[in-house]
Amino acid sequence: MPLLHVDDVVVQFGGVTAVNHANFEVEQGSITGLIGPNGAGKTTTFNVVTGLQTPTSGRVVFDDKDITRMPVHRRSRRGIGRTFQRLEAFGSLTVAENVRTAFDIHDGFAGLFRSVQNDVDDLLDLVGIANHADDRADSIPTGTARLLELARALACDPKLLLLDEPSSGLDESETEAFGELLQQLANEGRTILMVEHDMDLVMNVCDTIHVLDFGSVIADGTPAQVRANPVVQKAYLGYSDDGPAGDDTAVLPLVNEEVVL
Ligand SMILES: Nc1ncnc2c1ncn2[C@@H]1O[C@H](COP(=O)(O)OP(=O)(O)OP(=O)(O)O)[C@@H](O)[C@H]1O
Repeated sequence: MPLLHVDDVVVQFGGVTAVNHANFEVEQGSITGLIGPNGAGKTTTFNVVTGLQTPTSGRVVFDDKDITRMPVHRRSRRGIGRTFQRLEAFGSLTVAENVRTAFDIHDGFAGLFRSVQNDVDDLLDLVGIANHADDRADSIPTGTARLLELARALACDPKLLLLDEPSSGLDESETEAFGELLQQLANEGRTILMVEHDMDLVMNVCDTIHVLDFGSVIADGTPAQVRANPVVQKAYLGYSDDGPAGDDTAVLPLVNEEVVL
């Protein structure tokens, strides 16, 4: 049984069809990539899953329950967490205070009766930014701020974590460490759905990838299957190069070791 099922979802903005009968599933404990060219509908799909966007039609089923009409805060309580493309931390609070605030909001009334200091410290350690605990959030580098966003999302103990372009602003070694952290989270039982343009990261950490183009899922599969799929190549590059049979390195050509998107 998948943890998430996006079932025939359509989102229209006036004459623009942002999501067009999208169908895909996310397996429990997996790292799943949602990729596609600019404007393919990835962020709109995230908004449908988290409740920021009501679909024109279709359903979202999470943990065996239809959540299509459920408000955002109830989805969060049921275990859906998210980070945003744009950084959302409170700039005038310290890094630790930002995480503490996330715990406080999640815990609500029950939080009045427990200290979250150890949990905050543990989370900052987990994502590797404990040395920035007392820095103001508006003074930290972008890469650190991305990790702070992740820590704030984890403070709500999500079963399903949606990450929107999490590696943006990270350098190569930070991205590599981030990939290892995602694998650690998945090994501990979190399920991760990620929109990401860094194809090295996607190909290295995802178990499954769904490819969106013009709002529709045009391919699903393992990283190797997706790389080898001529339909995906055509969507990204405008042409398909089948290459030698069985040679999955012949597709999604690399320029300066990055896939051309
Ligand atoms: N609120 C809106 N009103 C009108 N059109 C919108 C709105 N939000 C998104 N769109 C359009 O819907 C389409 C899908 O946008 P979306 O942001 O979901 O794509 P994306 O795959 O996340 O793109 P990117 O990779 O550039 O972030 C685009 O054509 C976009 O212009």
